[in-house]
Amino acid sequence: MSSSSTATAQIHPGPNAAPDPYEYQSGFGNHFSSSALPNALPVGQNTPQVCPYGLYAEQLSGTAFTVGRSSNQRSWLYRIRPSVMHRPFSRYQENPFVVGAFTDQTSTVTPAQIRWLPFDIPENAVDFVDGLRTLGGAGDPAVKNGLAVHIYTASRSMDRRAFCSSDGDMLLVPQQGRLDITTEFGKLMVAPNEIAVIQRGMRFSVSVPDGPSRGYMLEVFDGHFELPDLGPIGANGLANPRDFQTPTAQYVNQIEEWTIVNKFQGSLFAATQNHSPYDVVAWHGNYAPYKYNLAYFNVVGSVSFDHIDPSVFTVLTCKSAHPGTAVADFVIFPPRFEVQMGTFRPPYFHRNCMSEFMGLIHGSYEAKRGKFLPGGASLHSTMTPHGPDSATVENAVARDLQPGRVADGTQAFMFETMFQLRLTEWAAQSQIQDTDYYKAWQTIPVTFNPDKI
Ligand SMILES: O=C(O)Cc1cc(O)ccc1O
Ligand SMILES: [Fe+2]
Repeated sequence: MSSSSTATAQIHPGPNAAPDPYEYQSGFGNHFSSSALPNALPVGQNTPQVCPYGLYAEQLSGTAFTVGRSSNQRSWLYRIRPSVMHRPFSRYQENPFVVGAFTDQTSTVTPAQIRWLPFDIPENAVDFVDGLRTLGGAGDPAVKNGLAVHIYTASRSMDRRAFCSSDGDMLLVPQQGRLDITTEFGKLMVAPNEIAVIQRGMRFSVSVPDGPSRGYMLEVFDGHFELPDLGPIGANGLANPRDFQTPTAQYVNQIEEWTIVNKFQGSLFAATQNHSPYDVVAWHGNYAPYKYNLAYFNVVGSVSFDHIDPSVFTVLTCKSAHPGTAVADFVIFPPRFEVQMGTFRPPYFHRNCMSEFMGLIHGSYEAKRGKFLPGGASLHSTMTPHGPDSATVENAVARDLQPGRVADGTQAFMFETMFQLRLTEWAAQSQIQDTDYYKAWQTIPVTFNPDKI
């Protein structure tokens, strides 16, 4: 936290926040269209008898056909070969750490505060598929209810294999190393402090241009991410729609052996095929992957007194059927001014009916002086007490409340969910946990004095 150089600090990152070689279409949830060859999209219809260039039309549905128009999502892909041209699926045995259903009693359940030290990136060459580890989750994708939290690590690029999830939409939060992602819709370069959303069913391959890479992944088994309503904030602010970027069509026409790894009801399956799945020459629709740079988040907060609930930092929300209650909110704790007077400024002590999974992209988090480190994580489950650690408290009650900067150079985030999470066996092992986490709060000074108000 510092109050220096605020007058001259450049607050907005400008156009070069994260240089990126690819072209995008801008907007959130638009009906996009993109063509890698001139006039490859059929005009005025989706399924002509023969599509331009002899392509095949294939629809990818993100919602039931019958969902109301305002939330209906689908895209039409015009491809060299329909994606059904693959050989039979069989179980993929190489990565047993991806877990799907969280209903069995073998998962670990605990109301304890949990902190994980930064997750190791394996030294042997693993790609995104084999480096994926499920940390925990709730519910069951078979009944489209719940979510999973995963950690991904990769030390090499995926080689002629693609991944997709039939179980839900995935929100990727890179923490170390850029992800160069090829999708059926085109390419996305996603750097730390950017996020990407790749929806249910979309095939993608991850390359790691910076070598060993790590990040977080949230998978929601129902619904889609949307921008939160702004209410009294007005028409602008938080994540603005035009800062979301969706890829442009690119295709290859390659006959070579490819493997499609499909996450299906929590297990991995693989099927081979004799061609690249990235043969989509043109596409149109509103069901498409996107990325967003967190530096463009327009922060709103208290400019008078008191600590505002972190819902004001919601980047994306996946709504549940209960009004105002999310399957998951993706919330960030971005650099900003803090000016509240007469206020205990750090995140308050609380017990929440929602569960809070947090990660750190870089820097240090405003509520924790201890070992909450980039690439690590914490979980404060439903009604589990938590709040700032002792050192943060001591500073907060004693400090001079000048206007200042909070979280400069840092970016923490939270997946906040209405569900209660169960941990996988992998996540519950003590070697990767900070078993001393509870000590963070044990030395909070007791300052009660009935004689002094
Ligand atoms: O627990 C946390 O650190 C996250 C959090 C931050 C905040 O500013 C208010 C509530 C909250 O849960
Ligand atoms: Fe919290």
